Amino acid sequence: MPDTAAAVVVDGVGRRFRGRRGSGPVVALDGVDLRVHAGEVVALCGPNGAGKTSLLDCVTGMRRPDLGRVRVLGHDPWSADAAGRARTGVVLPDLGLPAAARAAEVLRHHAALHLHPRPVPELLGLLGLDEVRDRGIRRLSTGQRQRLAVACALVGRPDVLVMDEPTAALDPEGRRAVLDVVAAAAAGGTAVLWSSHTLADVERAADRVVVLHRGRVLADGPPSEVTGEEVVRFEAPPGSPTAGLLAALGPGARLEEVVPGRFELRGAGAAEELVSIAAWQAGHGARGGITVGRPSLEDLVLRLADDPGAVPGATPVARPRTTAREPA
Ligand SMILES: Nc1ncnc2c1ncn2[C@@H]1O[C@H](COP(=O)(O)OP(=O)(O)OP(=O)(O)O)[C@@H](O)[C@H]1O
Repeated sequence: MPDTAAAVVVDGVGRRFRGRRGSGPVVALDGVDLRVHAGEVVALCGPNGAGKTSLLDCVTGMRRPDLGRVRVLGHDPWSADAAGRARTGVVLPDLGLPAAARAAEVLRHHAALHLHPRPVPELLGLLGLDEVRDRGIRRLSTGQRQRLAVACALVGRPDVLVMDEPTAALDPEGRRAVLDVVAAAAAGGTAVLWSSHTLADVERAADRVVVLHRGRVLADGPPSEVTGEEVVRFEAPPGSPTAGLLAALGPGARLEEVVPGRFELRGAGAAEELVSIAAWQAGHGARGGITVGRPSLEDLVLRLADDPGAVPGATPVARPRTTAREPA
């Protein structure tokens, strides 16, 4: 049964833009499905132009999808009334803060729009804005404005929080402050959907990561699952025959000479095969230099541009130099 109880429901959403004269339309979103539940923090990742902002715009009701359906707290965000929209906190890249007003004034103004707002001094403190509370917006640094925009989005105790690159301009302390305040909101039941290129933040703070590429969801899962399995890397003379090593490995092992002389082993228990690898290396006049690691989200997004198969669950791409031992 389709899960329609989620706070944010995106079903088969498509969005096109008119292309340059003489060229076809730009497909920004191509059949996106997504769920964000109450209390969940979901990060949207993907290269520039992947469709993240287009998707967030459909969720906040700023744009209407050409295809498919979006529901936020059970309603179509495009046609939601003021009360419905007030339940979603939004942080946009251009922030939309009035340049002439003072920081605390802006936050107080946002608070006054809600029935049970959070105390303004509490949010200023949590986001490290105490010292600049009486400073005009135009005199705030970019990072301070970004913190204030997050405070404005949270002051109404939103049920849904949508943020487009909220940590882009923040120093490490600011990133921690924003991630902590967002995590606390999620612990209180807010559903959070947030786009970011700061993949270390995503790995740290997201319950799930959704990887978009060319308007499609390539992967959706906890960060550790999306980045994939452990990889053992080692070296040996280029073209060393691998049949002997494959025979010694456990079922499901996959071995690839990624560039001449550099080998990668993946598959269940890959990290437990170090003795077999060392013995094979010794037999081919090589030794040492074996590393075990898990690809970071950053590695993954970097590889996406030319290889969607880099993401587990994405369309597989043929790897001519890969050899695999059949599962027993
Ligand atoms: N108003 C527009 N007119 C034409 N094309 C657009 C428009 N807005 C976005 N696009 C195109 O739609 C695609 C998706 O853009 P989008 O801004 O959603 O990507 P993004 O993942 O948010 O990128 P970034 O990481 O650079 O912010 C891109 O190819 C972009 O050029």
